[in-house]
Amino acid sequence: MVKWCTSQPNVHDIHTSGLGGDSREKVGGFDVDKDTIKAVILDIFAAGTDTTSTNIEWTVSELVKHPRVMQQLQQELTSIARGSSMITEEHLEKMKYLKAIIKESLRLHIPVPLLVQRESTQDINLMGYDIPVGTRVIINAWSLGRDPSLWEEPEEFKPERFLNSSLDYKGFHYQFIPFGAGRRGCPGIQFAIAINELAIANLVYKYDLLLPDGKGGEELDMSEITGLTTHRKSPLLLMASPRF
Ligand code: HEM
Repeated sequence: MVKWCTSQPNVHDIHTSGLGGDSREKVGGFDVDKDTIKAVILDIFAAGTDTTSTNIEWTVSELVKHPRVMQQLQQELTSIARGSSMITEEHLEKMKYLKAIIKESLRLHIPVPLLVQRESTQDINLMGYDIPVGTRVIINAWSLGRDPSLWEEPEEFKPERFLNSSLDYKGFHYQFIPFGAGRRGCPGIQFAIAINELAIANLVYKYDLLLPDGKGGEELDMSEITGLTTHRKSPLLLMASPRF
């Protein structure tokens, strides 16, 4: 049986005791049945796991490749955490450099390179191009993030470009839309950023991360393989030594 608790407005707490039933209820005017709930859960798992892990892997790769940035981040973490055993959400707000690093990593290594397809609802002429009604439109957010007419030295990893800048990923600055934009933009954005900030901050706060066999960061292969999400071509293998 599936039961939705709607005691608070807009809060739907799903109780699933035996999803095998045929129960169907109306929530906010929509029919909700077993298949809908399964689809939503699968959607959230599929959309929320590969994207976040990819972003963590690329961010750590860039930090290992740029020891100066890694060192500056460790300084920020140490000075804000002040001896705490863990970085917590309360610390995150003050971590401007960490936030800039994650933005820069999302720009250069956008987890979802092509946004979800749209269909035009009317005939339109856009910058000289005729787009008839019913055309499938695919936005290449990867190339927007690396466009030399929009970014200075777009191929370089420079978190500083986001310091003292109002540019963010919430879908209002179209040169930087790692979470998409508009009504179908990513609903997991706040959650994704919070967990990735926490994961990266704690990893770098607690460990020095180095390539094996005494290799320097500049030797790290940064090739990508494209797919629905953009992964590293070779797995990231690192040695972690505790900092305290
Ligand atoms: C770094 C992490 C993430 C990135 C880069 C990301 C990126 C995206 C992008 C680009 C889209 C398509 C938006 C569009 O076409 O305008 C999307 C959709 C979506 N994302 Fe995320 N996402 C991330 C994490 C998450 C998390 C953690 C969740 C859930 C817990 C989530 C749930 C969803 C869902 C359900 C959709 C489909 C929305 C719809 O079609 O209405 N995402 N995401």
